[in-house]
Amino acid sequence: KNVAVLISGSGTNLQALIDHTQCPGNKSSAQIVLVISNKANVKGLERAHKAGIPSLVINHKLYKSREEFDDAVHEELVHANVDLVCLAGFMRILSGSFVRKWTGRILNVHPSLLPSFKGANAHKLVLESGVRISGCTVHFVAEEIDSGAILVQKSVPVFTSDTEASLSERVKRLEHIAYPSALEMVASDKAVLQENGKVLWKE
Ligand SMILES: Nc1nc2ccc(CNc3ccc(C(=O)NCCCC(=O)O)cc3)cc2c(=O)[nH]1
Ligand SMILES: N[C@@H]1O[C@H](COP(=O)(O)O)[C@@H](O)[C@H]1O
Repeated sequence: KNVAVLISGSGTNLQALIDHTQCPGNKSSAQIVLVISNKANVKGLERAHKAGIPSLVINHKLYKSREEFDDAVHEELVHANVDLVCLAGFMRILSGSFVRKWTGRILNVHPSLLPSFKGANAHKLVLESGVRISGCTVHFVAEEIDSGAILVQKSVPVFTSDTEASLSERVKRLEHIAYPSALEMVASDKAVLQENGKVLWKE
């Protein structure tokens, strides 16, 4: 399956997906054919370049509306014959019309154990809540933010000394294991999103 990874920043999850899909020993069902960033000069673009993967910057500020930005992204995905989209630190909300076109073919990694702590500041919410366990979730993207069907979750302890930085570092290490694993499940059709919004687990 041809995969596009959408980023907005450092791209450590992109790097994990690159390492997994480009490792000959893994015989991955997925091949990253395109990286799209909505921000220029981010580390993720260097990672793509070093891996020999074509990349694009589509600056959302150049578009009159969210839908027009999303249309530009969609056109590039179609042009590159993309089958699956992975959001990896992509910080733009996608319009309903875009998500509907990619339902069942678009994944995201969120740095909490969904459905708890949705939104853009999960680690902050986790620390404020006083929970003792956190983690990450890889899920299908649905129109409702951070609410799509769950594919993989991994947990970590939350220490009383934790800051957002220390917690995000601990969680990210597991994101880098969870995301390649989830991508493989979907790319090899072991996990399929059903019409009812639930995952059908084959094998
Ligand atoms: N429709 C849909 N689209 C998404 C886009 C990105 C992410 C990644 N996680 C994200 C979750 C939240 C945000 C957020 O609130 N950003 C601040 C507002 C930025 C903006 O105005 O765009 C961004 C990404 C998940 C989703 C999703 O679950 N559903
Ligand atoms: N979606 C969240 O944004 C961060 C992206 O980090 P990176 O992959 O750009 O390093 C990760 O923590 C991920 O959970």
